[in-house]
Amino acid sequence: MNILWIQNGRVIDPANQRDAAGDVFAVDGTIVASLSEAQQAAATVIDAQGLVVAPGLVDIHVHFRDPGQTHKEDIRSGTEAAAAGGFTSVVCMPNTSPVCDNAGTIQRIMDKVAREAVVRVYPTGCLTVGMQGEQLAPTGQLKKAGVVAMTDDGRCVQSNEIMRRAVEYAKMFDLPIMDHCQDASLTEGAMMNEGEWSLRLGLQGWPKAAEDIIVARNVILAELTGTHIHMQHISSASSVDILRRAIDRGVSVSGEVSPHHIEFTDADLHDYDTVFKMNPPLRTDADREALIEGLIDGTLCCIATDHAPHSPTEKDQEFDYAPFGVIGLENSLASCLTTLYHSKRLGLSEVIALMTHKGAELCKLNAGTLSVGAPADICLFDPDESWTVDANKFFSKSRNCPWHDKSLKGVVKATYVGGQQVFDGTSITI
Ligand SMILES: NC(=O)N[C@@H](CC(=O)O)C(=O)O
Ligand SMILES: [Zn+2]
Ligand SMILES: [Zn+2]
Repeated sequence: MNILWIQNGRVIDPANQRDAAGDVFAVDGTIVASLSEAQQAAATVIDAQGLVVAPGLVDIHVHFRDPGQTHKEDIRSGTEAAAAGGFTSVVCMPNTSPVCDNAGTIQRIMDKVAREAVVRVYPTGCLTVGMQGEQLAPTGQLKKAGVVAMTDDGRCVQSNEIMRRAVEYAKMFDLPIMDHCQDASLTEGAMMNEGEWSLRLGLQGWPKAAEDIIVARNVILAELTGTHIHMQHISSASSVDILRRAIDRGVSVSGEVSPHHIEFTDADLHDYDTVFKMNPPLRTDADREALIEGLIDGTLCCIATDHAPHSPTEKDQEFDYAPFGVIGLENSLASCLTTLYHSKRLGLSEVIALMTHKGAELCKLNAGTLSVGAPADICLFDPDESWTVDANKFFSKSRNCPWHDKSLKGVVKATYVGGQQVFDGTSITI
């Protein structure tokens, strides 16, 4: 029997409104309310004095590049990065090579996950065949193969008619729909947020309207079809406003925000450093502020990293040629604690909620809480310890991290999946 007894920590389990000193117990991979005397004697005891004991973090938006681009990341390195960041469940985007528009590719991912993953990995299926936005993907087969949601992330379904059908089809299979909101006609050749900085730097601008138009389109389609639509990596103040009004009217929509959009702005591109190049682009300080306000009032329901690894040789090119994307799994907890908690914008429990059960509920994952009977997925961290991010030490295969060299507060001390330690604060332990 595998028995775990985590003592003396500050237990924060937002789904159960729990925030108090206490112990957490697990037997054979499941959280239990208490241990018998015999179990106590046999337990592995962990002293969490001075640490927060939280549910393992949940990230509903990562790219592991497996299959197809495993020089950037693979299931093993991606899940090691997740474990080191305190994450125990991740939802993988379908823009692999081949893309996840067929059951075979999902099966291949699931097989590799069973062999190599150190945390739980949930795949998503494409909304359309080849992510081309033209024909619906075989949703039923994809669901049977194990996808937890449907999205064309990396691309956005441009045809409103196809999107309507995709949403209706996914609803029949009770699968969440997530959309990367980008009107492609407004972003052809676009490199960074359209504004003062794109003008100064001479880089082609990416107007916020490109996102806002699709967010508004999806609000209207959610109403028309009576189906929930989740908007990925929201970056603009006006999109937050559109979502807020829709939610106020009772429309079933939600949005996520990525840690880089609440930390950096387009001004960070001043010396053309491609590590700040991502989709959607970094916006202005007013947008950054609106995203934080959106998290505070609940308009944005969760934080998702959009961990998007790219190799140094690809990123080390002229700005126009470098691919879009940044990694974030190994510093997300610290950067969110620094931007949201240490800045006194949100409480510790609220930040944890945004990084655990909120996303888990959206994708209907059995994760994100320390409820009795839940999987014993646990993250132990020190919220106050400072460290300097060194991307060269990451478990991820990629180095495209905009936080490199930044000083952040919050250190992951241990990660447990199903009651088994997978990270001990320094090394991967399985
Ligand atoms: N976010 C990014 O800049 N890039 C992502 C694609 C995506 O999330 O849209 C990628 O796959 O590299
Ligand atoms: Zn995207
Ligand atoms: Zn993405």
